[in-house]
Amino acid sequence: MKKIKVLQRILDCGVVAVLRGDSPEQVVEMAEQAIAGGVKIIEITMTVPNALQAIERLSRIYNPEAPMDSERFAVIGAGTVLEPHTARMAIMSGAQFVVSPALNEDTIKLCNLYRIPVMPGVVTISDLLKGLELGADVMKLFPGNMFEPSIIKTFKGPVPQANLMPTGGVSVDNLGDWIAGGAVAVGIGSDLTSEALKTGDMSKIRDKAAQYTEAYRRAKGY
Ligand SMILES: O=C(O)C(=O)C[C@H](O)[C@H](O)COP(=O)(O)O
Repeated sequence: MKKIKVLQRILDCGVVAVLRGDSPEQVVEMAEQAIAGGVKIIEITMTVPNALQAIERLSRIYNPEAPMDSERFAVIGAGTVLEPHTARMAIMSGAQFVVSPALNEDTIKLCNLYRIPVMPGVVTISDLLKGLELGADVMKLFPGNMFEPSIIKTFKGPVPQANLMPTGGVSVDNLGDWIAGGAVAVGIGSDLTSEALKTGDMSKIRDKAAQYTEAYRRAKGY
């Protein structure tokens, strides 16, 4: 799928599930629950043992080109990508986008070579400018919980062309503040999955995802 279309779908959906677990089977189940709850942009983190198997499996089940309201629609990507070798393997396994906790120049270049949207982690204006120079379209503001949502406006003062996706500490309660503050999307991790992992009841991810879907709709005024 063309890079511009993948990016458009990520931005249209606006909520990215950052999934961390103990096995590919577990994160596939987490992803299925998140998707059933309406969170259809799925980031499988590379800290999951054999994470690429989960990307392969999910890429066979879901279609990023399906209509956005269809059950088959979801966009599967890779997270916690620290260097270009992992990025390449994730792309070969079917990852439609790559997310990194930091800004690694070679990872961005590799993703650009294959025309895969890449979202490097940024903390400072210098990181942000470097990311833009290297051609990253969306920057992950990480750790988002180091900041208040007003940081987006502060960053966009001198760099209005920046697209920022806060990740880390995002919750159902503060999602609206981030979106109102100018974030183009948000990444959600532990808050989506912690209850399910604690209780073993994976359907709690679907319920939580539905809350995020609703909070995002409200924030956008849909
Ligand atoms: O590995 C990455 O690239 C990350 O995205 C780091 C964190 O797992 C997310 O930032 C989720 O943070 P929480 O929502 O606070 O759990």
